[in-house]
Amino acid sequence: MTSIDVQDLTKEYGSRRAVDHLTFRVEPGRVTGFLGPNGAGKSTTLRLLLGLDRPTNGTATFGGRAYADFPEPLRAVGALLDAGAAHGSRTARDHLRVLAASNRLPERRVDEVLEETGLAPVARRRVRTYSLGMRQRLGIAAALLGDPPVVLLDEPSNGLDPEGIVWIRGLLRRLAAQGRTVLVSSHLMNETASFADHLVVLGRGRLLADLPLRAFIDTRVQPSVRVRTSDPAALHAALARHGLRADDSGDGAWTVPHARVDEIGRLASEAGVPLLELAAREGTLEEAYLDLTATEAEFTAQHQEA
Ligand SMILES: Nc1ncnc2c1ncn2[C@@H]1O[C@H](COP(=O)(O)OP(=O)(O)OP(=O)(O)O)[C@@H](O)[C@H]1O
Repeated sequence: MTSIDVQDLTKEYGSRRAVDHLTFRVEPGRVTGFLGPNGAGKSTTLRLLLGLDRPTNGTATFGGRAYADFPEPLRAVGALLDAGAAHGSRTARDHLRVLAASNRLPERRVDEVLEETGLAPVARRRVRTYSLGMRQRLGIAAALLGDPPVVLLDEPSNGLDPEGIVWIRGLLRRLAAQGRTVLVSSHLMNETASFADHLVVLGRGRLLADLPLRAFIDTRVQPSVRVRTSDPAALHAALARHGLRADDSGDGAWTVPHARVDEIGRLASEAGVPLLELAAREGTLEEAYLDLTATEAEFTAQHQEA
């Protein structure tokens, strides 16, 4: 199993530090979401991993080896960075055949990845006639060609229609279940929450978080419970006896912060409070992410003022 190891990675463009002493490891067998605001350094990190840029300091390796040291890199690492990378005048099939030949991959892999990405029926069309979503699928097909243990995808849902988005979600889950190391950058929080097990979050080139998706959400967003009752006074009294409160949701319901649904259900039942609605409100990745980036912005502002 091949992990991705980023060690003290730094990249400066003139006086601008795009990646700043970054250290993290991406483990096999799970999908890791790679998040961060615009300009946080995600693409730069991916480029450094793929040897498309040279680090100012530090290393970025796959199972301890740099990308440039793999004689047939497509067999080791599959990557989608730029969906526009294929020659427009070639057919998708020819594009993949050239890639396969240069990595000594059997031609049957071309047909397999065309099937896997749903491009088989259009494989003999020139790439210039492809929509953005089709190009994206072709980039993913190229990434999977060498059956690599590591897959890096930069914004893979870009341009995909709803069916494509469901497909990519399933694909990422399958790749991880097969034991591969899967790193996926995205700006779409709902999307990331639907496929990621783990998160690595960057801010201004630095590591802000490296933890499981659920833990990331739970540490930043408190769960709450939505309750509707025909007897608010009884609900308030029962909650108060347990040190809880209910805030008016504004639509006839109440929100109990810092609470779990089973706790409120039991408590209402014991107190004989009639319930018309009871629902858990778990935090979302978007809320947790915005909380983290807001904290980060506040911290930066304070430091700049100091
Ligand atoms: N070739 C380059 N020359 C100069 N500066 C660069 C270069 N590439 C990136 N940068 C700068 O490095 C910083 C990080 O950029 P990067 O593209 O890695 O961020 P990102 O997290 O991928 O952002 P986005 O979410 O917008 O894609 C930015 O400030 C960017 O302007």
